[in-house]
Amino acid sequence: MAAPAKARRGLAFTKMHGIGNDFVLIDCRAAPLPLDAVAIRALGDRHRGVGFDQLLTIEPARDGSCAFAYGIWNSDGTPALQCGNGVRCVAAWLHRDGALPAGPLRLEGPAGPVAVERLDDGRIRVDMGEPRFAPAAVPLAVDAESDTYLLELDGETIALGAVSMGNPHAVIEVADAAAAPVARIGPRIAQAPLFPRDCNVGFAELRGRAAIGLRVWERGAGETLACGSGACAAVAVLRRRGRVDAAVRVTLPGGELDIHWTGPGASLWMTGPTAFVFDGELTP
Ligand SMILES: N[C@@H](CCC[C@H](N)C(=O)O)C(=O)O
Repeated sequence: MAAPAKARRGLAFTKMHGIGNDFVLIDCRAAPLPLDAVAIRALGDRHRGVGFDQLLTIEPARDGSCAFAYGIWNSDGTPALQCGNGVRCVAAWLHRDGALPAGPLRLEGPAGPVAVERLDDGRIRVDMGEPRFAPAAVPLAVDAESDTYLLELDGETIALGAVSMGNPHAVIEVADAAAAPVARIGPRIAQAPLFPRDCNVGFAELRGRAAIGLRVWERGAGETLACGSGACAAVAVLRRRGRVDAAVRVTLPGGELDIHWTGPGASLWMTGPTAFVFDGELTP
């Protein structure tokens, strides 16, 4: 005899990841997220909670040109404006739910609309919009825009590029990403007065005109196995300096992303995989 079906009492969620950048996704199309910043932080705890780098919500769109909206919270409970790996997971979740048609679909993110498309090989391609380098857009506390800014940290001068992919990024070129002092200087650069709203900090190793290695210290989450918007930011900064071609493969600790940006005036595209881990239910 089959066991009686358990009554569902809790809040359903799905655990997913995009090349190791992991997420809890919650369907909020029928009811708003019943969790505040304290509860999100507790849920994000890898020992006492479910654990994630970001929590993502799927919501009804307010912008009539978009099919759905999504929200993003870092594991420390702070809201975020963009999440490249996350938006691919939202698209894959919508595909599993039968809500992603063939062809592109517009989603309303906290930083504005993005277009997503599922490719025949299952990867998701995202139009991340045009990288914005203007200091006010990042935001960055400087008087004039440049492709390199100098930051003094304990007598050390750090040269960095800065760009908004919807969220703020600093990008530092390093000789060896594996040996980069991500945990030591990542959080200090992220919180430097130069970045009034903090930033995500990428350490990018140029491996040729079409390949870079990258590690990222994420605002609100620490070092992650991958940061999608960080990969976009690294290519944008290096392309602006003329160091890479339009198509670049970015290798992060958790896997690879393909980024394509022809240059100013054009959208930057990100393509990469997603994975479902498990479905769960949060009981009160
Ligand atoms: N993991 C993300 C970025 C998430 C948000 C970021 N930590 C912020 O606060 O801006 C990605 O894949 O882009």
